[in-house]
Amino acid sequence: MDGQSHFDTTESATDHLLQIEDLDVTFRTKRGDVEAVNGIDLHVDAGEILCLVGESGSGKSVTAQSIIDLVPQPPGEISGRVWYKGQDLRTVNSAELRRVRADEVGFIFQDPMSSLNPVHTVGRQIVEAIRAQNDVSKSDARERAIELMERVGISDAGSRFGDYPFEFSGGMRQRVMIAIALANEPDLLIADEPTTALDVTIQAQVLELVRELRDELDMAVIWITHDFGVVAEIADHVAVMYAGNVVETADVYEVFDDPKHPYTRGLLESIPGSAAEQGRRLTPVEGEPPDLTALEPACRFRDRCPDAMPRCEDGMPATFVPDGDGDDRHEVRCYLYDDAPNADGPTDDGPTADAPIVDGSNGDLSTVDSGGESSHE
Ligand SMILES: Nc1ncnc2c1ncn2[C@@H]1O[C@H](COP(=O)(O)OP(=O)(O)OP(=O)(O)O)[C@@H](O)[C@H]1O
Ligand code: NI
Repeated sequence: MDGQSHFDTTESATDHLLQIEDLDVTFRTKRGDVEAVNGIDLHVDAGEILCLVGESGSGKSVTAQSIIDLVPQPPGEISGRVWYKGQDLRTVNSAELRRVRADEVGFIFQDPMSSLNPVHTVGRQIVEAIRAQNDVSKSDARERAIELMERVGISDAGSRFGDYPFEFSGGMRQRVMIAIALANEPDLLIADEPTTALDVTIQAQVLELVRELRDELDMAVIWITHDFGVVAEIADHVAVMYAGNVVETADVYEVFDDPKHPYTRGLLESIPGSAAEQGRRLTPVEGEPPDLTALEPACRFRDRCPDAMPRCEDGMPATFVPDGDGDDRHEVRCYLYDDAPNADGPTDDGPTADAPIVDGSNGDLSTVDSGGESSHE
């Protein structure tokens, strides 16, 4: 901790590598205004892996895209602050934003086939990523590209350098994407469900690789996933998203051992055994997320919540710190954790140690897991 309260909303830079403050994203569409992201506060430090987890449509990708201004505007409209190394990326000039994107941040997207150029060799694409930022000769860049390919586990890199993307398996293409994302030695890696399409063995290797690189380069990672098995493998901290809000953030151990938000509990506890043990995907919680074009001023989860109270109609809850679990980053947007009159901080007695959990065992996984497809193209 840096001693600065998470509730401190003063408009100033912070010590965190990245700090998102009060991010809102609305899409003006023909069917209405889609309030995709609302009031999000998140941060990540160097050397730390933060997982964003949540159902399809909960706003994970839009949040990640907002960091480096990749949300299309229009139809998107964005407000909030994105502090990165002390400057607000939402207000820096476009040259500086380009520099940060090229120099400092790496991206891995979900579908390596659509992200790689099919008519260029893999080696050339890695070389281009290296040369975009570094003033190096072609032959030096080639050497570094081959090193990078080896580093991400592509064996026989020298001879594969001249191969085209279609000549690589899905897992190997994903490694190529990682190599490209790492070509600029990023301080922050943003990965949007990059392993969804991979088989479990390859996925485990990729996750292991990212952890190793995090250790080696001390890079921060924001890793988006539907899959609590992936969270268990890779995360240090977790932010659970629901209908455009972060409803719970905590240390990964707290999320699995002592989830507080009824939604998180439902996701984790409605399956037998822990999701971590089983490497399972999110379990459905009964019901549907709200229509983001017709949100009411109430807690967005209340219709599905086993613990809903009259107060939940009052508005989206503020962020509360649940009592006594030793994790000073544990925060929950749920009135259950507000038992002080104007609590905006720790409460005295955590109310719901044995609150009923969501029974979602007969729900439909497809409402939770888009199975590798994405709501964004
Ligand atoms: N360009 C866009 N125009 C209009 N609506 C959009 C656009 N991009 C995203 N949305 C909407 O914003 C909401 C959040 O989408 P987002 O892609 O962030 O969800 P997600 O959590 O990443 O879901 P998934 O797990 O399916 O990838 C959704 O309702 C989505 O339809
Ligand atoms: Ni997404």
